[in-house]
Amino acid sequence: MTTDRRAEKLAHGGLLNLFAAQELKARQALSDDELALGLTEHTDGPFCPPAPSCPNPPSRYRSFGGECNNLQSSTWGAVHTGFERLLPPDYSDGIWKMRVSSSGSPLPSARAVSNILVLDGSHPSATHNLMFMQFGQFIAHDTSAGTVFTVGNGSALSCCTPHGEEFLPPESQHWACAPIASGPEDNFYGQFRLQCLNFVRAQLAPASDCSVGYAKQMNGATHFPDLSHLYGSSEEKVGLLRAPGGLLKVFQDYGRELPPLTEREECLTVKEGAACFESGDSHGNQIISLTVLHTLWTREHNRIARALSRLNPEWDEEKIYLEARRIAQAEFQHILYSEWLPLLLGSQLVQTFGLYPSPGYCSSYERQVNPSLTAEFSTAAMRFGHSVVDGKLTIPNLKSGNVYETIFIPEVMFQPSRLRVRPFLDRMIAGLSWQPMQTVDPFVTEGLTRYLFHGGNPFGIDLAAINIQRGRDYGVRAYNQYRRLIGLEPLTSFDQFSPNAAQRLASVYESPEDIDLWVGGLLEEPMDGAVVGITFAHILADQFSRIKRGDRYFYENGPDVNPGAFTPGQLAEIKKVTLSRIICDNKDGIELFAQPPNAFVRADLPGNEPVPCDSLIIPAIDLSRFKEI
Ligand code: HEM
Ligand SMILES: [Ca+2]
Repeated sequence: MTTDRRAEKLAHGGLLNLFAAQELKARQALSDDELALGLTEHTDGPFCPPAPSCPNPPSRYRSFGGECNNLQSSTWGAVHTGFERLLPPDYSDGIWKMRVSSSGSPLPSARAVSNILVLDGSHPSATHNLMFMQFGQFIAHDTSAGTVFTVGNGSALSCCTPHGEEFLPPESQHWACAPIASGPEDNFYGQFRLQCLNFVRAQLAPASDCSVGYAKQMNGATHFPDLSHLYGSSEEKVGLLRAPGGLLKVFQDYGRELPPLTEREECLTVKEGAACFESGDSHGNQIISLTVLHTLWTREHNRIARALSRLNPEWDEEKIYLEARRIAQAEFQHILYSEWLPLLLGSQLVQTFGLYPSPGYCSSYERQVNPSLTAEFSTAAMRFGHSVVDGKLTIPNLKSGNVYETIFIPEVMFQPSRLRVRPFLDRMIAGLSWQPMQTVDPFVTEGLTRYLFHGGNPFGIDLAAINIQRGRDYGVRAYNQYRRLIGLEPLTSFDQFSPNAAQRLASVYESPEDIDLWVGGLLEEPMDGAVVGITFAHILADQFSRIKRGDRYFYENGPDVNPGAFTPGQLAEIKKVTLSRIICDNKDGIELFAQPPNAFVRADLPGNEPVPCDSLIIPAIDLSRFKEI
């Protein structure tokens, strides 16, 4: 949900332009081809988003909202702009109506697909740990945040009767409703007589050139990996999270620094002593292991800021804040490209797509590359992550070596209060490095598919069904179309999948041409050395390539393109940083003193055993390089 007034205005504009497209199509002034290919003469939509005013000369720092990155197209990658796409959308009316099957009949309900194809089951990864999963969600929240329509006062829309027994009658349903049907035979929801799962469509963004065309969904995050979910992407949010001295606000919990407490009623626990934290994106409490990363990065900003103010006593707090932010953003990008992506995609693809860091400055910037996220990345490929979540978090007691507690994940969604328990953060970090993540396959924990955000209720929502419906909401094409796009043969028979999957697929879909992208992607075998199958791998590699090539402020870019370029010496320091270093420098150090060299690989794997935090195997960044001379 958006609460931002500027976003509301833009979303309203996006809708006006959509109505205009519908009207033009009805008058046959816009053909289906023009719509699909975006080749319209109608650049005169009723709403034109105001162009940002960019500073001249360009700022040394990224803007908070991501605008003014590209000098020619100043809104590329900015918050509240639309998702782009790899292929033209599949809307049944060419404009916004949701996809139908290849024969023209309705697609199977997203819940029916989830119920039959997405099962619970434990398949631990032999190599990757849960920190890899958790960092993935952290990247996702930095770059992607769909926002759904709300009613005027910002409250959520309901598309079902109060207990979900049935759909609201069409005349009382909001036009942004697309509730998901669940049949009486449903394995889980059937027993609760739940036949309607609420689903609200995503808000739209107006095109920056004011053109009228098919619906483009709005991204509520800056598309760049720039820690916008930590710092905020508007002046107001940034201001709310800042503290004097160039620091980020913290909640001092008896000497331990946690993210600041929020006034928003976001968390489920209201007991005395309960905590609920603020973050740049207001989603930091979604699961406690995510809040752990917000905590570490908040502390990292403050650690850098304090060092900078010691080194450069003449700097004012504005300068300290912006420089600390610039360094933390660079560290984050470096970890993403040097450590996380090779483990996601395998070295071959990372090489092919030019994603590895260079020895010095890189020369990958291309001003004609639009960095914006694609609908396919956000609704399907990057949601591979939902398959790697484990339903349980194992928290060790590092003193005794025993398991301290095992938590069913819905118990720590929007309930981050355990972070106030003194040794919890240290224990959780260790747990995330020891516990394997799950493999990418059609198995998703029921903590996400049955009990998501259940609060005190006997059932929650189904994230798998939501992913499928969200793909249709965004007009993402069927799986086969993306196979064609990357040069593979389309699948012509369900039998080309494993026998078990084939039978399940055939029981829900009419044709292999109808399979939803998220489902098809999860059914693929992982590529060699990668976590995901070939189709997701290409969608992901394409995206991470474009948010590198299309980012003028990319940390490795030299002064020829980047107004905020680091010196070669500073860049070399940044490239020493690993996630293990960030953990070592920002843990509580109450029970945790050692860290595996690779924070994303299981700590029980030979060669990745934890080493003391002061070991040279986990190099430290020398911030004295950032003393102004
Ligand atoms: C840890 C537990 C997680 C929970 C409870 C969770 C929950 C959710 C929810 C509720 C949504 C919004 C669904 C919608 O309305 O469309 C979502 C979206 C998403 N999730 Fe997760 N997720 C988790 C982990 C992950 C991981 C590990 C990744 C990636 C590695 C990931 C990637 C994404 C992406 C890319 C989106 C789309 C974001 C957007 O544009 O709105 N999630 N998740
Ligand atoms: Ca961002």
